[in-house]
Amino acid sequence: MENASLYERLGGSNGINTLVEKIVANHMENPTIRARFRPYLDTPEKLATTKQHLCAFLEAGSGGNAEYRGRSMPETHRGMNINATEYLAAVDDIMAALEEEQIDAQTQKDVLAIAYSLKGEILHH
Ligand code: HEM
Repeated sequence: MENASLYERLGGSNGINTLVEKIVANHMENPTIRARFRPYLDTPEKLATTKQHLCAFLEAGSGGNAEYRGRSMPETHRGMNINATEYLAAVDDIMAALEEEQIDAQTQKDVLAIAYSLKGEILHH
């Protein structure tokens, strides 16, 4: 696995789909951020589109072929004024999903580094 792309190490398209389902399910239960996400349960089509965008974002960003058609990170999170505690809570949900899917430790670190690198694009917009 040492030379495998991050996309491959995340289990390709199927693996990433599973991860996104788990990450979103974790957000819905996470007391720090669930109020931001639960309203989308009332609009399942919108939620499905957001999940598709999340999958494509992860695929495109990890070396897969998907084309991301969602908005930029600052544009998506504009007006939410997300704080550092909420950001950490979201990253915790991502790491918990990786752990649950038994993604190896190096790959977990790689994802954490990418998530951290996006912080400035997501916080306080
Ligand atoms: C590593 C951190 C994060 C990444 C990579 C990320 C990525 C994304 C992506 C790709 C979308 C879909 C955009 C679209 O459909 O155009 C999205 C939507 C969203 N994100 Fe984030 N996000 C992160 C952190 C957060 C945090 C910390 C919160 C709030 C606590 C948050 C709240 C939301 C909400 C509410 C939406 C749906 C927006 C809407 O379409 O109405 N995100 N995010």
